[in-house]
Amino acid sequence: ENEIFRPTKAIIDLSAIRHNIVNLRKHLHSDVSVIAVVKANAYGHGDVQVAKEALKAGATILAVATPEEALHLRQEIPHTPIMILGASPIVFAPIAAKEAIILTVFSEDWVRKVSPLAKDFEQPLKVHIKVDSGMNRIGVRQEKELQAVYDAAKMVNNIEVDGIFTHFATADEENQEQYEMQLAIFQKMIASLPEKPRLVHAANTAAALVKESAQFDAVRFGISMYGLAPSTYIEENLPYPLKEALALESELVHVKKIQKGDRVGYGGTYIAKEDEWIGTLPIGYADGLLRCLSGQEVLIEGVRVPIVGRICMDQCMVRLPKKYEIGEKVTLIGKQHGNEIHIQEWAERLQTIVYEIPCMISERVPRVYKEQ
Ligand SMILES: Cc1ncc(COP(=O)(O)O)c(CNc2conc2O)c1O
Repeated sequence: ENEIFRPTKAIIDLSAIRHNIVNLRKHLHSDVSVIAVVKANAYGHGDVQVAKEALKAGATILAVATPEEALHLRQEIPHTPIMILGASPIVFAPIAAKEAIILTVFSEDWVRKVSPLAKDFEQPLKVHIKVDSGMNRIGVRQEKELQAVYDAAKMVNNIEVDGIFTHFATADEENQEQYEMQLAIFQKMIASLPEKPRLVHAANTAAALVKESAQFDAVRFGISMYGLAPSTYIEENLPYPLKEALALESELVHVKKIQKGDRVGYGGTYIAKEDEWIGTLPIGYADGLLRCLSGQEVLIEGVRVPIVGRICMDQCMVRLPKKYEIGEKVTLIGKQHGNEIHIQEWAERLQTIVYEIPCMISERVPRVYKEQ
């Protein structure tokens, strides 16, 4: 494992992952499975570690976005079903069969092109048919399209239709209109099949938390596994309290007093209004602390202090209320001395959603795991 020298790190609380899943399972009907969505390196939290914790907490399937993510997980987690939620290239089908990776299919042509390869599969390839019930991303949109994909797959003896699923575009909103429409379309599509595939699933976090009608056989649990609410509406309607898993910490590496009128950072954009203490942190935009986060507060001894001046690639400066020692701990996201900086605060400042924040913390920031 590469030793960590720079004090900047993301601390992942695996007990929070467990808490969020154990409570979800209490919330769901007892026969509903949990699919842990660990794509994008588990939304930036570390896919292998989160996946192992999620399985210990009762998840039974892992879901990722790409073939590479599936293979990376398979190397570390030999037996659990891993599902790719997006499109996979035809050439990947034999590898998926060998590695027991479940593929998403939604094209008859794709199935026809895979079928000559199927006779050499080491074991049957499991596929879940994706229904596009209104998000217009990927999936079959008509019953006859569904029938064609289903029949084509059924004709190939080494392809097994193991499931069918859809994805909601607005389950995290108060307005139920599009959700109800998508649910009805999905239910009609399932009913049009000669038999129900083993695993029918539709819910993302929002639907799993607030839409009992969306539970089916399994739910695909992503954002709230990490302790984040997908939207304000869901935050206001949580069936149980979430525990945030990620904290972002660093330390002061330099502290100095500057005089009134002195400038700080590239472009000299920050001008001291009086004699001030300025601290420097070893974290910058190449770590995911985007330049437009200048002005965001960080915690030192539980006190909020602002980032001042332009954020550099690897460093940034903060205005301190007094002199601190080198090595003083700084919390950029998380709790410190009873105060807290939420990921939501960064999302608002960046005019984005909480999903994007942990994903943007770059690989240069080591993920350190703690097990409460
Ligand atoms: C097909 C599918 N299922 C489940 C999930 C999990 O959603 P949740 O994190 O809200 O529980 C996602 C997340 N997909 C994305 C999350 O952000 N952008 C996306 O495309 C998804 O694309």
